[in-house]
Amino acid sequence: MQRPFIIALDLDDRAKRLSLLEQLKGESLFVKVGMELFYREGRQVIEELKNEGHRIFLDLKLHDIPNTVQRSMRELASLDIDIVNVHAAGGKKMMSAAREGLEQGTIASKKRPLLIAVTQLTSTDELTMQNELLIRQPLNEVVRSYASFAKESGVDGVVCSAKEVPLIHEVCGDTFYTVCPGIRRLEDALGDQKRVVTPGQARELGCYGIVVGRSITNAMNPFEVYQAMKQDWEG
Ligand SMILES: O=C(O)c1cc(=O)[nH]c(=O)n1[C@@H]1O[C@H](COP(=O)(O)O)[C@@H](O)[C@H]1O
Repeated sequence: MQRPFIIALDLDDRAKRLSLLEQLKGESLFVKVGMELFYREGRQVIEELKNEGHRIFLDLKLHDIPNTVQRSMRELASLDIDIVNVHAAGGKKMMSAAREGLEQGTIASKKRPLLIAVTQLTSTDELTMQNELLIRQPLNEVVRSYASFAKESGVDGVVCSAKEVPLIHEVCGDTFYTVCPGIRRLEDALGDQKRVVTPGQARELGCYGIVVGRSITNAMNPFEVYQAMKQDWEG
């Protein structure tokens, strides 16, 4: 199984994005289009990236009432994307509605994008969860429960920290997708990320895919860092 190494294209203008992709030219990439890029460049950026042959994770983290999420997913399904996500905190009805909307919007000749649900953001630690989100259960318990609610709702997998992958596999099985941001080399700044591992640790923990942003986008030589992290990921 080719396990994706996903590059988060979190760059603050079009020229920087084009320059990064130019430096990675010739690589068959899996890229993540997040809110920053989608809000700036819209549907057109998806077409551009697809025309260049890249696979796409559209990361808009939908979280709204079930009806709105269903109708929005129906719209997103008309884009040529490979993965899309919601917040598991929206609850089971919302997650089922997301899946329904995706199915309604996917045209018959196309494959439905994978739907994954964010359990707890990798920028959240247990203290923040308890003191600011007022969630009293231990973080691992919350992640485990949200993952199983996601599975019960027809979602294909979760976004989580690699640290939680073994316990998610325990409750949801090994084929439930786990896509993991919060990836750093030992020498990288953590920034706002709290639950962090290296690409090699993510592999050992059994992640399906990893998401890497600033380690590459802020690097002096993004190609070199991409190659090194990918090698660590692939083992
Ligand atoms: O859904 C996501 O992609 C996501 C979920 C999560 O829990 N944590 C998280 O960092 N992300 C995204 O993954 C990327 C991580 O970027 P870096 O921290 O720069 O590597 C960002 O685009 C985040 O929006």
